[in-house]
Amino acid sequence: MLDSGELDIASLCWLIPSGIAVYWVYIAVFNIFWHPLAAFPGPPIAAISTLYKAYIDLVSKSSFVHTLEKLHAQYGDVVRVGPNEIHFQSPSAYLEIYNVSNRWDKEETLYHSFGEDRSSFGFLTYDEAKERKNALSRLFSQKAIADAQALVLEKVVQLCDSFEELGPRPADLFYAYRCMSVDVITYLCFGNTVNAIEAPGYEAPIIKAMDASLPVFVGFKHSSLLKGAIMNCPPNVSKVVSPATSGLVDLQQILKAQIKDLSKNPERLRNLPHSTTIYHELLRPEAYSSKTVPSADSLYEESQALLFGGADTTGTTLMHGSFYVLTAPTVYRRLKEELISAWPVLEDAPDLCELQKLPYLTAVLKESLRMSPGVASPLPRVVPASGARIGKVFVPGGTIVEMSGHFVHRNEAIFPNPHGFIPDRWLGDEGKDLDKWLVAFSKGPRSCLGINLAWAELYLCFAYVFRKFELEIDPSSPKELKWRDCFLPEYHGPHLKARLTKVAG
Ligand code: HEM
Repeated sequence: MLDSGELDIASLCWLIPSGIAVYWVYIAVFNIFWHPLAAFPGPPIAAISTLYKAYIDLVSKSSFVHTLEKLHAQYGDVVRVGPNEIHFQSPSAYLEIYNVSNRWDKEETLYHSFGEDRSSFGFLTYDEAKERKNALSRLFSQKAIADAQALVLEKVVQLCDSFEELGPRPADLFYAYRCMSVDVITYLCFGNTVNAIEAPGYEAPIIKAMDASLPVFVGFKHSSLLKGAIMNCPPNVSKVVSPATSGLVDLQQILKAQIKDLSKNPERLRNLPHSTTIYHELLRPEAYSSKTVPSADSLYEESQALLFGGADTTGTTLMHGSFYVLTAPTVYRRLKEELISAWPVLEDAPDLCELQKLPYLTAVLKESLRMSPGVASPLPRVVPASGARIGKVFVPGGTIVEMSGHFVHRNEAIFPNPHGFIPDRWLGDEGKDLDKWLVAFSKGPRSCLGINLAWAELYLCFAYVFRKFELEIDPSSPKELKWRDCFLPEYHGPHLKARLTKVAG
């Protein structure tokens, strides 16, 4: 005979799992039939649980943006991709979600997965982000970047010098451009440089570590437990657990020490190599309504956000642009001709403002931004309580809505032959009309803070590399640049490589 204690344990052993199973069935049935989004088309499994997205990201290790292409082909322009989440594909929907009038919050699960919660990128609300972005705008405005172009140019020239030193050996353009953009950010924004360009083969530890950390952040998005465990690891332990990201840990230590020092002793700002670092702006109490400067942790998170926001994105765009120019002889020739005619004597280089007036170079850069998955993922926003009409559908308050710029840039009605690299589409009056569909930097109050810096790097780097060198793609390069959506794109397989021969005069 069983005593009452045994009976309780035995009962609990089946009652608890049965209770959980009934709850899950109820949630599944509710989400499919009675949820406010029940009428939106999409795979039933996505309506049931957010685990659908986790499966795509972590188990099948496919790419969410590429999965979305298939889902839209099957279900139409609006697809329910999670119990409370909708993705749109029509270009007009992009402008309805991301525009200056909408002050919608960013969605927490994604934006707090990077450990940059207290930064211009990571703040969820419009007001918090606005205050931080306002404080930084003096550094990133068009005028500020034009004034600071010499600092950017210094790194571009250093990159060109390193290409010259390679002689007939091919340069790994995937790494090389990233080295340049990391050196620009660390030097311009932090007054600190990691000299990534000088690393042998451009394989700088920081570049490899940032690359290796992309899938780790995807894991963080789906598991706050994993995020907590890794983020709170002491630096020495985390270098042993994950040697691939140790270059990042090293830079984090340098930045943390610098921030601690500057927060305690703001007078040491004078010792930095120039006066246009983020710390010169962010450590001014008068830049804030509370007259209080951000904590050292928040400053550190800001530096991470700028590093990740500004390095890979610019490097990726330069790489995609170079790939397409090198595989299209007519584009290569026309670009060279324009550069030589605007810049006939090598020693007499045009400045940024003059380069910005070159129509073909500008068209090549716009087309590079269109074809490049700078920020690959959809950018989720939370619809305010009153709900919103997006296109033909009404979306209830609290719903997560999103769209990846990829669907605007590859839309055939706006960009005929969308997979072809055709700079001419950006020329003339018709080309001007296309500008509103270039959404690489997103739109609205949460659009890119570093847009002017990015453009400066793109103009200077492209003009200098293609004017100073004859470039020839190395046969080891891939035939196509394939990527996986890890918020930023992740690349596998061989890198784009090119032989660069210095031109005379
Ligand atoms: C070609 C280069 C670049 C591209 C394609 C790009 C693209 C973008 C996009 C699409 C967003 C919106 C992200 C979102 O809504 O979650 C964004 C935001 C941001 N970008 Fe860039 N970016 C580039 C370069 C830079 C640079 C050079 C910096 C600074 C050093 C930078 C800093 C930021 C920051 C701080 C944000 C967050 C703004 C906010 O949330 O309000 N980006 N960028």
